[in-house]
Amino acid sequence: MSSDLAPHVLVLFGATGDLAARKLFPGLYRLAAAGRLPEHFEVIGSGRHSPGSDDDFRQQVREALAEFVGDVDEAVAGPLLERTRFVTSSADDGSELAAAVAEAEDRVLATCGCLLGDVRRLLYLSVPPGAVKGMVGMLDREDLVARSRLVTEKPFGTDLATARELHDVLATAFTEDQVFRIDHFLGKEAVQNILALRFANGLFEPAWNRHTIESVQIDVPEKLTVEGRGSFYEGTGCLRDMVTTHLAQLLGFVALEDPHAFRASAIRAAKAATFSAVRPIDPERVVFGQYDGYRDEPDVAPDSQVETFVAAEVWIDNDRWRDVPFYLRTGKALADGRRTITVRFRDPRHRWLKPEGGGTPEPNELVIELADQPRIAIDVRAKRPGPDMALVEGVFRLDLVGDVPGADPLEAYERLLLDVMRGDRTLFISSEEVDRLWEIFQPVLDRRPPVETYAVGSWGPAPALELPLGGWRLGNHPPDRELRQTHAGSSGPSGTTPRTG
Ligand SMILES: NC(=O)C1=CN([C@@H]2O[C@H](COP(=O)(O)OP(=O)(O)OC[C@H]3O[C@@H](n4cnc5c(N)ncnc54)[C@H](OP(=O)(O)O)[C@@H]3O)[C@@H](O)[C@H]2O)C=CC1
Ligand SMILES: O=C1O[C@H](COP(=O)(O)O)[C@@H](O)[C@H](O)[C@H]1O
Repeated sequence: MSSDLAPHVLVLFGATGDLAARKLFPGLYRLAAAGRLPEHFEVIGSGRHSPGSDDDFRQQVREALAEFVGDVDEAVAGPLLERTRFVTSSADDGSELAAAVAEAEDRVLATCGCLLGDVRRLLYLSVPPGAVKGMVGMLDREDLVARSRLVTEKPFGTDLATARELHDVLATAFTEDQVFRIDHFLGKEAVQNILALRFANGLFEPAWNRHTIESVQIDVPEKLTVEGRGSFYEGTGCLRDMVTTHLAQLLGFVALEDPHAFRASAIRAAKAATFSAVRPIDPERVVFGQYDGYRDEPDVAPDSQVETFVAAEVWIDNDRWRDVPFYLRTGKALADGRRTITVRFRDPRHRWLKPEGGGTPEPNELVIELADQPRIAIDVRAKRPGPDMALVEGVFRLDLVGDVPGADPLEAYERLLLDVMRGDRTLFISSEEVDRLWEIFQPVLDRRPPVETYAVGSWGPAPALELPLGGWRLGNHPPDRELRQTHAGSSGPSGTTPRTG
């Protein structure tokens, strides 16, 4: 375990839930395996219903680790679980929890040689949004706010009014700098790499504007269906689940003005400036879809009008991006599972160079794959070696893990949990951003587009396919098929590869 972090008591509310099993305990395990947890810490899982004894809870966590981490090292899991306990709590009664936190702090104090004032509390609210208000009240009543950092999960309200209510609720007990609003997309290595790519490369930054870029696509299709989360989806829908959160944050990073530093105040200010220039979305330029069969999912109304797919056109009214459309697309039960940003460049106008088969050359595209194995690809035109002056299209590729010496990628929740313990809010969302994003999407909430059915395994409803200037890259582009094959494991050395297929 690492010693440069303050001693911690971590309390995970919703510890028997889906997020805890899939991401939070695996995140803690990975941090433990990498020696990145504090030297002195205790973990308390909490919820209204007890899974049984501490050992029963540990067994439940062990099973989650086996499922979501895979090859679990007992030398890591054993000591982590030894320091993990379960205690019930609810909005109405937190007395048992308060006693458990005090006992955990005593155990930490017995070994750390530090003072109580040095022991931090990390309170993670992995509970349904409706539970947050009551839980904050309970934490305040039980005196658990001091020395705490509070992590809250999306969705941050369901519109501007409810987001402000949520903000007021949090502010009744916590100062703003204690609150860490998490969007796990910002914890993805590849998303942070957007900033490195842009601001550390003289090749890109001067070209990152409307003079050079024709359009940008932020495309996050998912193959999975709502997978048993019907009740959550009925209350949330794709716009709130994915677009106002993850895709909007990706937009913020792609379109960001130079923040001049990688620290919370700078990144937040730059993102706020960008979001303030985003034009409220025109509902006429939004397509909602629902996959065929969604209404048969458990806990879904037989006449549900909830969208499982969204495609939207977004404009940013500032000097850099005026007249450059940004297209956002995401949905469940689509043809592929990807997180792809495509920056399409304007044509250089040197039309005397022609592709082999004649016609117009394909546009240059910078393709950023935000996968767990992130990649960057750039479509370029080159001369086909041979007797004629004919263009051929090639791809420059960079595998951001395989090709980078010393790569040590962190999974998104692993990274963000670490940042909370470090007290670093750079990759967390401010309440101003949340407000502005709801303002931007309010016209779509007020005038919801009709929901169009689409087939499972397709790329969404027909009107969405026609939304972007020049069409979507995913699902259409031959090099994209090639990139997908490489993703499947046949990775070769990086460099330019002639386009096939
Ligand atoms: N699952 C995912 O992939 C993602 C989830 N999220 C967010 O994370 C949060 C948790 O989601 P998820 O784990 O999927 O949800 P689950 O429904 O699986 O789990 C919720 C947990 O919260 C507890 N809980 C439920 N109601 C209350 C309540 N009124 N008061 C206190 N505790 C309560 C439950 O335990 P008990 O009944 O014992 O109290 C349960 O363990 C949500 O805000 C969700 O939007 C965000 C990103 C992805
Ligand atoms: O927050 C959410 O994100 C997941 C997609 O996240 P990823 O890291 O697996 O790409 C999405 O499936 C889920 O509906 C949403 O709540």
